Amino acid sequence: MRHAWIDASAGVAGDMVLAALLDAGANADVVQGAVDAVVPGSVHVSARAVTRAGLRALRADVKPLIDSPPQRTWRGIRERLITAELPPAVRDRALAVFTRLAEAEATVHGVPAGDVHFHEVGALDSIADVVGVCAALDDLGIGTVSAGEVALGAGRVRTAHGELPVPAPAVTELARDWRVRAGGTGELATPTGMAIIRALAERCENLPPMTLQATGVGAGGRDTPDRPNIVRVLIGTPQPGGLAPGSAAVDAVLLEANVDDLDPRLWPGVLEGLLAAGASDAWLVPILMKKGRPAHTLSVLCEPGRAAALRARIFRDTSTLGVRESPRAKTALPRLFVPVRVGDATVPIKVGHLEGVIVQVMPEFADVAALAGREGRSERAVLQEALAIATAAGLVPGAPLPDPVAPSVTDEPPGLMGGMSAPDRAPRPPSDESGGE
Ligand SMILES: O=C([S-])c1cc(C(=O)S)c[n+]([C@@H]2O[C@H](COP(=O)(O)O)[C@@H](O)[C@H]2O)c1
Ligand code: NI
Repeated sequence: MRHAWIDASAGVAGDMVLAALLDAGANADVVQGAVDAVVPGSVHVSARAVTRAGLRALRADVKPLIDSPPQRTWRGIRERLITAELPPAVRDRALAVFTRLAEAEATVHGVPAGDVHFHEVGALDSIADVVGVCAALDDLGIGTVSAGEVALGAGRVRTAHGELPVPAPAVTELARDWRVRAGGTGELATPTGMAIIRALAERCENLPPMTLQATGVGAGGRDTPDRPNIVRVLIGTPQPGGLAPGSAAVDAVLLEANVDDLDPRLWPGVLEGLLAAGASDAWLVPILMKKGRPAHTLSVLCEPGRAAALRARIFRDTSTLGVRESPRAKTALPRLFVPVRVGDATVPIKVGHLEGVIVQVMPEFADVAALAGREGRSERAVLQEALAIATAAGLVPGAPLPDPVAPSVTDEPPGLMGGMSAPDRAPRPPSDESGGE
């Protein structure tokens, strides 16, 4: 599947994103067909070439064919989306965008989300823009979306409900936790445009590394001489660019909380519990907090799918009132575990490698500690001995990788090895622990 990155640095509106996707090659008939499936015979979508500050762009024209949309409440539009004959991915994405929009409007106007009324003309426009964008993404084979910083604008805007400040209230509600700036005067981001970004883009990021395959330029209504009023969409296949070849970019989430009032004796158990619950890593950094209070920053790195459970655990196990969350790109070296004999026991050596060459060599510390305990030796001495044996076996940085298909070589940390009886065994940490993350 391909990735689409949305450049909203000059602002964003639903019709601008739709035009950009049509310009990037989305089939206009597919878009019209999807819109017709939701509001039959009600809107005609077309596109024409225009210039914006001297740049060629496509402008989407969304022309209502009826006076009043059949459904204007979120409840009604939701029902139509659910019952319309749409590809599941198009339906899911459209529902996600409208849910965001309805929730933002509900918050701003203080009404239940189901009762939110999309204003008279805007409802048909919004349906065409949102369903059109989702159908175009599907047609272009877009699996993932991200977007950069969004220009919101400044000043005031006239609406059916009178004059509103810019950014409009629904836009500021939708833009929470996203990188934004004013970027100029006038309404540069509309609620529908911002909802499309927030519901469909997985993260806010600068242009990610990709092999670029298509670019689309969508025009806004006004032509401003000093700033092209456009949204661009860049489409390509994602690449772990900037990362060493052979290593894998892993999407990760960093959860953080500053805590100044937890009994310090609880921290070791908190960290252990988070690791046992699936964190890739968890650590504490001493800080001096507001009001000069000594405190700690708790940091928990995890796969995105584990963030919700770990966030809940942080709230349960610590005294924090808030958890920050940010997406992170993580580069993980591929690794193998090679067993070496140390006395009567076997210790797995973790070998990080890149393009067939060894980069990191480290005995698994839990096995070292268990062996040291069993033999009454210092952990330091066993660690040095295991490393010396690994070195003698050719496991040194810069050396070629041992045969990864040898039966004893695994790519998962093996269970504790080598003649240790069960009671001797130290508890195995949830992931291989040395080297972090
Ligand atoms: O009419 C209402 S209630 C209204 C509310 C808001 C809020 O931010 S709340 C914004 N607007 C303006 O409507 C147009 C159309 O927006 P689309 O997202 O449908 O393109 C835009 O100018 C909004 O600022 C209206
Ligand atoms: Ni509103």
